[in-house]
Amino acid sequence: MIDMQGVYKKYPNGVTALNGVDVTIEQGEFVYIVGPSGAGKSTFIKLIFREVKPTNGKVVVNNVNLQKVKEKRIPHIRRDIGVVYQDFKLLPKLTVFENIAFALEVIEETPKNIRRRVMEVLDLVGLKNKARFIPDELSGGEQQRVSIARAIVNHPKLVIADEPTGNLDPDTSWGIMNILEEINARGTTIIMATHSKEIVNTVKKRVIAIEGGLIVRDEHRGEYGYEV
Ligand SMILES: Nc1ncnc2c1ncn2[C@@H]1O[C@H](COP(=O)(O)OP(=O)(O)OP(=O)(O)O)[C@@H](O)[C@H]1O
Repeated sequence: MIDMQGVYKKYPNGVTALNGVDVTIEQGEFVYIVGPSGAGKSTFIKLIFREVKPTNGKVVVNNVNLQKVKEKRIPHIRRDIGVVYQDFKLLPKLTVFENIAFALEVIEETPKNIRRRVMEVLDLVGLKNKARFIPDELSGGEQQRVSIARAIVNHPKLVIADEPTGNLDPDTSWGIMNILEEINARGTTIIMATHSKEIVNTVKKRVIAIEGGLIVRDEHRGEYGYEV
């Protein structure tokens, strides 16, 4: 599903964020990306979504070599990847329903199919009764659930989440983890960057630790491994 070999990323300001990363992630895995601030976690995540381009090395996602892909195909490739951000990134003037439907409208689904699928994902995240609300009328945890619903509405094979619980209190975070685990149990690969020691040490998954732009640890059912 994801294959990175010899990946380097140097930003235009001269900072080297990734310094030779080799990693393979299989379809259906749930992987935490951990490491100190500035280690390169977000850069690693952004490479998968082709938000940044590697300076060097091979990045293959969903059998597509992102080095060789034409710019005009990138929106198409991104449709197979759901993205969840720490700050939700919902469109403030649109309702919950419209925020989620948006991703289906661009691929020209029929209104009937859009309605069915949006209500299906809202049901999965427990927010069917909030379809007509706007983001400001929801709690942080509810907004994150909407953003997860939006991420999966298009049946992506992969969901990448950059600190999805970073803005949420612990109780709300467990709810978000339950939903991500449920999505993973249905076969979707999940890659989640996190600073939450509690989550990583409780909900045991593969742990990839990045420090100074290098993978320094890669463990099946690993621990967070840093003091907080
Ligand atoms: N767009 C950019 N331009 C220049 N430097 C950047 C850019 N994005 C990140 N960096 C630098 O690259 C390094 C890695 O950053 P990255 O955001 O990947 O780390 P991180 O592990 O996600 O950190 P955090 O846990 O604080 O979010 C840092 O030194 C950062 O300052």
